[in-house]
Amino acid sequence: MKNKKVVIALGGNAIQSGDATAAAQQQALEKTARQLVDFIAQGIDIIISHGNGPQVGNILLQQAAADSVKNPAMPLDTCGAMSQGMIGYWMQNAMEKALKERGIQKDVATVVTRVVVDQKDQAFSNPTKPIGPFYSEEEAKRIAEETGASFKEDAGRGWRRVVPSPKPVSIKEHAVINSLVEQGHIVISVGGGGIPVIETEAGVTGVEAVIDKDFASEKLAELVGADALIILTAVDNVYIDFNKPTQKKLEDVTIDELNAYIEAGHFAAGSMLPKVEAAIQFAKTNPERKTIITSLDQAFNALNGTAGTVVSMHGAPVIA
Ligand SMILES: Nc1ncnc2c1ncn2[C@@H]1O[C@H](COP(=O)(O)OP(=O)(O)O)[C@@H](O)[C@H]1O
Ligand SMILES: NC(=O)OP(=O)(O)O
Repeated sequence: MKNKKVVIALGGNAIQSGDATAAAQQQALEKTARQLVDFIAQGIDIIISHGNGPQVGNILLQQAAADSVKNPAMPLDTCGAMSQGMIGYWMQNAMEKALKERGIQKDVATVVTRVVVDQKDQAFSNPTKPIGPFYSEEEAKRIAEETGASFKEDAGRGWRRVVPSPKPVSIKEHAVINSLVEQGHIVISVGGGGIPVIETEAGVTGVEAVIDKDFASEKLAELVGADALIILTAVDNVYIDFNKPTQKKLEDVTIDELNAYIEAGHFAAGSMLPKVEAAIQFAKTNPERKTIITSLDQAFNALNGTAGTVVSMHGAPVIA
């Protein structure tokens, strides 16, 4: 029987929890990799995707700090490519180590992934995607005045630079990614939502934006015909009345139920809302498919149906 195929989207806490040094991020990824190996040990083929908000923002700042004629600053799309290479490299090392610890032989590779966006996407005139470090309101307003960059308050955590975040239209490398995974390799791709590009008669051109990694991971899951999309974040479940005394976790939820909760305003824009929207989009494509939203710790239990929030068309199908 053919192996099940899942796309696993890693949230910010899988890579960085406060400390932005290379050593700390690599350590976080080693822990993440050990948990992902559980899927492989069960005979599941995985494609790993990840966010890049903190990292791409920091790379952009490093560019600005080094700006000179001899060492010119690179644009945001190129910074996105750098973040894919950096995190992919760390993840390859981490996965190889974790596989070795379990006595599993598999090759791991990162695919630099370009994601086509629509030049006319409204997002280009309304920057919403937070990147880089947090600032006080005062600092943010001062930097905005000095540089012309946009800043917004990010979910009660402080102020961050925001950039346009267009929706993914297609993924240029999806066939290559699928071919690698079908041959049994572990693939890391659409890192940071993919490098945003537009296609014209003249060829491919990068654009100044950062795509949401949950939407890009969903698009990839559709294009490679994945059985499940697993979105890993800092919480075990999606909740209604989140952080209120009446908070209730969602377990097995249908698309219609989740749409009603969206209408009722249960999910924060910029954090949980894109995840539930991506979850619905994937589950909508086929009644056999499901999206799981949960934490790294519960990821494997969620696939086996004992944890997490499982979104499906009519009720959770069995995958593992
Ligand atoms: N209704 C909700 N249910 C669960 N978590 C929610 C909800 N609304 C907002 N959140 C917050 O959204 C966070 C996930 O978004 P975010 O941190 O942006 O994702 P990522 O893990 O991809 O970096 C959760 O850790 C939680 O704090
Ligand atoms: N590109 C992206 O969605 O990154 P984060 O998940 O880190 O915000």
